[in-house]
Amino acid sequence: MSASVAEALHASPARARGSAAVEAPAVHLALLGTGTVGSAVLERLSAWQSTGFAEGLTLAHVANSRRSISRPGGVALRQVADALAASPCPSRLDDVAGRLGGSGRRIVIDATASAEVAARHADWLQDGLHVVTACKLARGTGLAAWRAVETACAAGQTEYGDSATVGAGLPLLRSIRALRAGGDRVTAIAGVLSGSLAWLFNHYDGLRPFSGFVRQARDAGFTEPDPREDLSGEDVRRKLLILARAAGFELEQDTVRVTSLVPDAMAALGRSDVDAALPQLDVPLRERFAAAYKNGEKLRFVARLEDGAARVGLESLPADHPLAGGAGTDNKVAIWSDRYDEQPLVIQGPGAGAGVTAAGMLDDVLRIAAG
Ligand SMILES: NC(=O)C1=CN([C@@H]2O[C@H](COP(=O)(O)OP(=O)(O)OC[C@H]3O[C@@H](n4cnc5c(N)ncnc54)[C@H](O)[C@@H]3O)[C@@H](O)[C@H]2O)C=CC1
Ligand SMILES: N[C@@H](CC=O)C(=O)O
Repeated sequence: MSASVAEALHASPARARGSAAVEAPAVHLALLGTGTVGSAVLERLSAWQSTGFAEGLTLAHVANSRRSISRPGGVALRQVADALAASPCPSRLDDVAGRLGGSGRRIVIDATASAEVAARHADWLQDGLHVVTACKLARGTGLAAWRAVETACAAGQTEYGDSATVGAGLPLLRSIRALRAGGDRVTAIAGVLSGSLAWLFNHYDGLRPFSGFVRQARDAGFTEPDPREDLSGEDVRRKLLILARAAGFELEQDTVRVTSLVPDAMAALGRSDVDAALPQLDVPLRERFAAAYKNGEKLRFVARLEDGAARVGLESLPADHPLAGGAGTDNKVAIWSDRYDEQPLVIQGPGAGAGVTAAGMLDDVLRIAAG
């Protein structure tokens, strides 16, 4: 495609409707991260070119950890990988706001797993840039960072699109917020919050090595860039904190009791040594599987918030337990509130994967763009 994103995205909807173009409010986007999730964001934006969804959106800046490209009129969507590879411009977080221009709505889309990027969210929000993120590090770690985002949104009159941080965009956060907006207290949450761990325990058969399944989940794009983030329960801790805080429980991260699947020796390794060490998981997981199997039970990695206390870990559940169901990367989350007191509200669906995550992020972009 040789047309710029701006040309394509602005012209197509009007052409499709066969009507004169209507001036759409300008919305400038910066995409940080072009890995598993960021690439899917680009693909979805490309697929929108012949629809009205992207009307008014201009992707003005794209960066990975090394390089960046900026085009005030819009980056050519299908040429991003080549353009980045050829770009002489380094990737600098200090440049992002300037590359988005000074007028219209400006949205930073964070598709990285970078703590350095997450640490910028509050500053951008305070400075009038909206942020849409799949990264849990700003809202799912220290309580001070969570509060900084809240305060910055209020100060900058900006929005934080965090739908994709839990359940890869499943309507979890928005349901909890809707319940509270309707006057309910959320009293408890229990569920499978990790798509990769759901996939692992839906596929692991106790016969083939667990490490092989971990590699498959990683190669399918379900795990974090470092799969120990998932296996240690840290990713689930962050998700539970995000849900709990949205539900009104302002928990500090160390109050969540997390039981890790990662042996100490593997936890201590550098990232490049992790793959070779994955077989360290095989014997302990085979033993856990065999014990559960003997009792007719299934292993599920469960997060619970009950009586204001939070915990995360592997549980052996009766095969007919509601949380033992599901397939693939399904997250399954039960939410109890004043109105869902005896029977919880249950939300289930794919909880990891580039496509659903990118879709959840772009839902937030469209909502913010619409004002
Ligand atoms: N894979 C999944 O199913 C889901 C992932 N997420 C989250 O999405 C985020 C991204 O995950 P992946 O795409 O799997 O990671 P990835 O490792 O495939 O890609 C990360 C990208 O971020 C870039 N990056 C790193 N530091 C940067 C910086 N300072 N400036 C600009 N770019 C930078 C890297 O160059 C790379 O392009 C993570 O926070 C993850 O937790 C959330 C929901 C589901
Ligand atoms: N690694 C995560 C991806 C989404 O947040 C998971 O497995 O759920």
